[in-house]
Amino acid sequence: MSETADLLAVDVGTSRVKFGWFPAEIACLNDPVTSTLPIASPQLPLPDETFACRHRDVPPDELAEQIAEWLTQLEVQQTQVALSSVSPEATKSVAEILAQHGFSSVKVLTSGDLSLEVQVIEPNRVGIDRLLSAVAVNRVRNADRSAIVMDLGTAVTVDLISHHGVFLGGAILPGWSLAAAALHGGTSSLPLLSSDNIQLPEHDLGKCTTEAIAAGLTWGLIGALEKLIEKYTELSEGTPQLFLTGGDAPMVLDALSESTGPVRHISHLILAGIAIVSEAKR
Ligand SMILES: Nc1ncnc2c1ncn2[C@@H]1O[C@H](COP(=O)(O)OP(=O)(O)OP(=O)(O)O)[C@@H](O)[C@H]1O
Ligand SMILES: CC(C)(CO)[C@@H](O)C(=O)NCCC(=O)O
Ligand SMILES: [K+]
Repeated sequence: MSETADLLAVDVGTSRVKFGWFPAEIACLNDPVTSTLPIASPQLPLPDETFACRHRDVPPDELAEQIAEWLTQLEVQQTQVALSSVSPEATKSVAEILAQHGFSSVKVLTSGDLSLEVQVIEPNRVGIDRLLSAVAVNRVRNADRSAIVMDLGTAVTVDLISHHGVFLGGAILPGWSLAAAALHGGTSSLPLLSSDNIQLPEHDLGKCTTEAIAAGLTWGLIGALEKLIEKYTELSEGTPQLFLTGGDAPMVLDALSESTGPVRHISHLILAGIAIVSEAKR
């Protein structure tokens, strides 16, 4: 482990912005306790502190206030900031808020900053969140196994990483809340369901409108994930390791693992990816 500097990682998603605080790690190369242990694969860097808040459809003042409150209690200043974004409008607001708090040099990550081979038609068009998750998964997957990374955010992405660590592409579909909003907005009488407090639908066979929507959305999402896992497993040598992240991950984790086998849930996969990419410079 080499010496690092403090890092504030910022992941600007479609609906929410997530912050991760990674304090410096001090090298302890000659630690008498650990030096006798076999060499373990490097760990995923995980943030000491995190904060997430909605930015989509939130007035700038309100967003600034929420972020300011967290930054203030964090009591750090002028540290290195690395930001990834799939939302250019929100990036501008977040960068302004950071600047007001003394974080004036914000490194906005692009695919060129990542050491990841990307085999798709236009690598520069792939969402940086998908690529950062792949970078993080490359740190923790078995070296001889491929991986499938599922990110359940506003949009859901399911991506295949080869056993050589190459990003091979994947699938994009509407997330649970986006699909719920589409049903409400695109019909005359369907209510808007919120994913708050929903685990699995109470009744698979909906006996009222909300139960029917909950069953359709949740099992529809789990079914889509199962099918994509099946397809991508056919395209892989051996059985891929499964990784799950994103706001809606807890909702599907148990049901998915039951049908597909072990699924590793990692909450802050994109923030971890940002920390890995920043490591060389920390
Ligand atoms: N405060 C919250 N805590 C946990 N989950 C939430 C919260 N707010 C929303 N969610 C759920 O998280 C989902 C969004 O996930 P996530 O935060 O990963 O996505 P996002 O911020 O929109 O970013 P992206 O879609 O770009 O990954 C929503 O569908 C919603 O159900
Ligand atoms: C698919 C989302 C919205 C998921 O956050 C994001 O990764 C994105 O905007 N991607 C750009 C298109 C692509 O990845 O091919
Ligand atoms: K995402």
